[in-house]
Amino acid sequence: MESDSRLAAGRALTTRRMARRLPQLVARSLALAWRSDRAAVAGLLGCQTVSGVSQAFGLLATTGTISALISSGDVTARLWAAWPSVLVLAAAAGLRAGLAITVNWLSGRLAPLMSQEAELMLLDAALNAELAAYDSPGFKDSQEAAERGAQVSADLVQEGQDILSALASLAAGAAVLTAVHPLLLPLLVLAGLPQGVAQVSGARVAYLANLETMGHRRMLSVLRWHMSDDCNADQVRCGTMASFLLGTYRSIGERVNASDVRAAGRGARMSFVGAAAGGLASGLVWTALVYLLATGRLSVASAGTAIFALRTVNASVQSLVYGGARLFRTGLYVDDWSRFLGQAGGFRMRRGRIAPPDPAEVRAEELTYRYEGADRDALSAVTLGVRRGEVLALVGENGSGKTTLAKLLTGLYLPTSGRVAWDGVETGAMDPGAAWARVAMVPQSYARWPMSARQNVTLGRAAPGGDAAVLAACAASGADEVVASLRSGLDTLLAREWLGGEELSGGQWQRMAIARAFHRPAGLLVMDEPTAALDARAEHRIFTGLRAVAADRAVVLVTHRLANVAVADRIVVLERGRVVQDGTFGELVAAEGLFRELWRLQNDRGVPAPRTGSDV
Ligand SMILES: Nc1ncnc2c1ncn2[C@@H]1O[C@H](COP(=O)(O)OP(=O)(O)OP(=O)(O)O)[C@@H](O)[C@H]1O
Repeated sequence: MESDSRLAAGRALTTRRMARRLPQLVARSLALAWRSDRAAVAGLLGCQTVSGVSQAFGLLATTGTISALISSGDVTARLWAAWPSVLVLAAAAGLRAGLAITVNWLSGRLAPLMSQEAELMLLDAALNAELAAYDSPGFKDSQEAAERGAQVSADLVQEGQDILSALASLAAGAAVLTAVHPLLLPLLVLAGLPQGVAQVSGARVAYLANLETMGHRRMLSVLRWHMSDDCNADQVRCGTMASFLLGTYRSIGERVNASDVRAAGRGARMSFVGAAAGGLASGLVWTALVYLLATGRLSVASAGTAIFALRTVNASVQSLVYGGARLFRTGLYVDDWSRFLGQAGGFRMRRGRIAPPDPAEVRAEELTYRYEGADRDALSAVTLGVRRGEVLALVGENGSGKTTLAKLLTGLYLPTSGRVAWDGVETGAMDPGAAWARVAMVPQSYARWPMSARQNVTLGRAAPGGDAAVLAACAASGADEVVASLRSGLDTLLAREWLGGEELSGGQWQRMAIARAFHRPAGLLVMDEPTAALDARAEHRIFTGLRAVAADRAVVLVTHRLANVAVADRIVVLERGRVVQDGTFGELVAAEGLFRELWRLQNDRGVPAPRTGSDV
């Protein structure tokens, strides 16, 4: 849906509108270049100016040389008259060659810096988008388009250089040509126009084709990852999925290719028409020149000069046409990048500035949440609270809204209606970074950072206590045994793809993830299925230690293993996004309702009780 609207927006971006936006984009790119390397930008602009001036001198010197050579008189005298112009010509050519090398060097230095800066700005924008952005299909498309824009942003350096140097040549040639005959220049510029229009239209067609197939391209990249990453390698083999996956990849690839081929065909037809019209117009220019010469309106010397100037102007008009079309195409992509920076795909975080302390109480009141594009609420009118020193357990069947609620309590999502407040301050009014510094979380799928064991616990945040605090958190989660078994202890890299790196088992990774949360000095601790991969001993250690962990924190625990929720002070039972029961473990087991039903099912495996000796 969202990508359709992006496509509509792309189609609405007519050549004229884009031409109006180009100056803005060039200014933004210049600002990006300036940010990346000021010295290189100043050097490039200086070189282009000097190069343009030297080109004009060179052309004037050409005129001087021709005039001297074709004038009447003795050959030696004509050669003597021509040599100062030849000298200027040679000096101008030498200077321009030197400048071209300098421009190449400076561009080569600037381009990678610009790409890197553009990518960093893009990542910053993505990191500052609301988490809800990732639930919106349009966000990924915008982000991908912006990534492409960031990649090509460095091309603007070369394209800008080409345009500047073409403009400088054009100005020099135009001055000489106009001096020869005022009719020739407008005729020549007119001759370049059809090709210009054709090139720009072709660039737009290619851009729209890319926009159209963006979703397919992303699917290809996701499939590529699933087929080649080692996470799925066993399932791909065991599930004998290779031919199915390759077939799917091929058929999506064919759709993308078909669209590209159609766009290339349309672009080629446009270029053909443009070139034919341009050829006709050029013929007109040369006819005009012959006519002027034949009717004596132009001397032979002037005609010679005009031919040189015509070739220069013609070449610069061609360069302007092609360079302009390339700049236009790059501009379309860079425009995607630029738009994403401004609004992070429409999801830039715009919250308040309150930096909250560790919350004494987190409360949800009449809280309702609906995911982007969903046709029903994931949570409806939920009211509950959790205080420091308390463990609140959220229980319910799959899809009942437990994870969503946990994310709302931490401020990762903002309510669709109702409120979540920490000590009376709504999550939307808080500075998100400051609020999340007060949150420790063990999510259902936790990150396996390709970093050292120490960094996997500290997450790059130096907390007081140094390694002693890291080891204490590991001891509380059972990760101490993991660290002790590693080749270099806390220094071990937890990624076997790199030399010296080691891999952990699923449960060992989960222990590290819990240590991460325990280590963080945060007032709100959320644990979403924290022991799903743990063995019985490790799980026992976590839950028997949880009360000590909760002494100075508010703890929200999400789990399906109901025996574990006995540790909680209060249990809230959710069903289809609504709170249906609320109480202590003892109260809920004793009462009729969903909790008791789930408890009974969890303890019933349909296995007959073992027969005792008295039965025999
Ligand atoms: N990113 C999302 N976009 C759209 N709908 C979502 C998204 N995440 C969850 N939902 C929907 O919201 C509802 C609640 O999901 P949630 O993950 O909160 O359930 P849960 O109780 O944690 O489930 P489980 O026990 O399986 O972990 C479900 O109907 C689910 O389909």
